[in-house]
Amino acid sequence: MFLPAGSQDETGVQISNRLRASEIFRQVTKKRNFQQISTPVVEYAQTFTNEVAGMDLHSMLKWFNGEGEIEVLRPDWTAAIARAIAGQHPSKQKWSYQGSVFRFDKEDTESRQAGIEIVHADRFFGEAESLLTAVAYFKHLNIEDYVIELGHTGIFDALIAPFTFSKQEEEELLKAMHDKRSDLVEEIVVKAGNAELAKPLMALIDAYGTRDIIEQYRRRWSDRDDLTEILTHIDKLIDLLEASGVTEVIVDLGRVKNLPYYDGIMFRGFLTNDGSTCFSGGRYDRLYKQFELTTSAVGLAFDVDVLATHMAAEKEPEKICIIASPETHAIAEEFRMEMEEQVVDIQYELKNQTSYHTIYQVVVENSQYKVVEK
Ligand SMILES: N[C@@H](Cc1c[nH]c[nH+]1)C(=O)O
Repeated sequence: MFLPAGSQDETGVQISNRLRASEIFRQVTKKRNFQQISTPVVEYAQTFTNEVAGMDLHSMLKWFNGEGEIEVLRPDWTAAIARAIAGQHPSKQKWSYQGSVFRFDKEDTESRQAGIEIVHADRFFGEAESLLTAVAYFKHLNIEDYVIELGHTGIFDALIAPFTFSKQEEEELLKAMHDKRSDLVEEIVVKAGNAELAKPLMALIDAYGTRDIIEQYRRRWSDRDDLTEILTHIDKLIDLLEASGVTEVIVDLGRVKNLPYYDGIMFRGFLTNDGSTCFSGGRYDRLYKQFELTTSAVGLAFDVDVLATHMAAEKEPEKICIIASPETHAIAEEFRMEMEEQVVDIQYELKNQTSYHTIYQVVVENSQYKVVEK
């Protein structure tokens, strides 16, 4: 039997690492006073595709229900949580969650996320707490080789604001910026009759690196208060991260949103050894407008599958086997219960001696059962 493309079984170290990553996430977020939330895996498509959330129905796993409504497997936690907590008292600000999201536009259809959302809180506070929670989580996972990247939706938006693009052109432009395709960016803006935008946008594609890039662009944009304000904002977050011991922070001024609801700062975490993205997030105040709420909302989600592949495997515990029989199984079980640290297997017949460190057997001595080393 085969599996559909994008689905896969999981075994061994990958599962135990993933479960460990989940448990550590639970502990780290509990300690930081996040409240856990879970939403159903089946939702109306509308929660994700409405005008504000803006996600693409094509990439979702979907079907019609009996009433002719489209239902989907949760493609995103952030929009689902916004739906779930929109009616909650504003004093409830910090939420954490864990579970799968399903999308066709990724290599794996199912990916397991562990994330946080901070709503109704001071804006800088929400961003700072999101990032510092990520830092604390890395620390508890013993992952040291990571880079945090900061970007902002406002830069691209401000640069293209004076120009006219059709919805489709804008989408193409976003994609070309996202893929850092200078050639396409030039082609799209020229074709749309906005050739003067080509140079600044193409420069923006290369505007990434260490925080020096901020100083460079502060000079370049000295006459633009809106853009300078964004640079100062990013600078403040880098100060916070550096003061908290994070040395690898990069800025990508040309980054565009990877989810339609982002509106403000965007974060990403990369693992240095292979460059894989292990968390992603940002500000999305807009998402609450659909519930007539003007508020602050920011968060991020880790890809637990990616973390699990990069975590060091747990130390193998001592493995023991007790040879028993139907008559002595209960005696073996009693012995097993006393072994707290070890992995204890019981077998009636020893099949693979080499997979155990020590082998015990149940014997009769003076008409009493006893467990002795074999
Ligand atoms: N839902 C986003 C992550 C996120 C959480 N909060 C804000 N953004 C994602 O799947 O990439």
